[in-house]
Amino acid sequence: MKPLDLSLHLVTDRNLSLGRDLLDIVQAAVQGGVSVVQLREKECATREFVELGRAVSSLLQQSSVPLLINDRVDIALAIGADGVHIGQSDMPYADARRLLGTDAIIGLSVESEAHAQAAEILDVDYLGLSPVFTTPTKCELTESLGLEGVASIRRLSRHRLVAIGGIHHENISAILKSGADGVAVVSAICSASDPLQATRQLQQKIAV
Ligand SMILES: Cc1ncc(COP(=O)(O)OP(=O)(O)O)c(N)n1
Ligand SMILES: Cc1ncsc1CCOP(=O)(O)O
Ligand SMILES: [Mg+2]
Repeated sequence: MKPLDLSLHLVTDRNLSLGRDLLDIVQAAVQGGVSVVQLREKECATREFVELGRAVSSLLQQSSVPLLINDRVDIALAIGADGVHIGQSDMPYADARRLLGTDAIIGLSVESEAHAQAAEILDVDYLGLSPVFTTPTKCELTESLGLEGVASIRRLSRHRLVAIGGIHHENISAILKSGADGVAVVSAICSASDPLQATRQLQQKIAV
């Protein structure tokens, strides 16, 4: 199996996509070089989520980019997605793994060193460090990890690390230098005036 490229995740949000079709944003992001797409639609009814998931999945068939579903293990199972991203209040990792199987990609959010320490015994595919910087996209999170938090978790964790929260092309290098293996963005792509160029700009910072 090809190793999982965690370098650049598009995390979707139709509400932040300036009225554009989500499929067009995903297409542009894939063309621009994202390595993972996470479908994160917090206000989507189940039926619509299944339909949207199938549409994104079929778009991604022409690429090698895996599709992860945010929160919803049931949707991932229904549409045969590559995996899920779950957080500290979502379905426990062990249950998600049991339902999805050993080949599924499962990412887990950690918001503190204690969360990261607790994840040492889990065979997650990556940890989502959340949030690295404060962001209006998810304003219920109060404390941000900062670059120092990324570095501390790097020192204690055996897992691959994906940073999220307030990430744009100008802070990517510092985040990667602090020990992250990749980054995940919502607004830097979904709200960009040109999502293709924005993705290329992010990918260029990663590739150096
Ligand atoms: C890559 C990545 N990291 C963290 C998160 C946040 O997940 P969670 O804590 O479950 O919060 P919601 O995204 O569900 O609001 C993520 N989605 N992706
Ligand atoms: C889903 C999520 N989890 C932690 S921060 C965040 C939102 C990141 O959005 P943005 O890339 O626009 O700051
Ligand atoms: Mg969640």
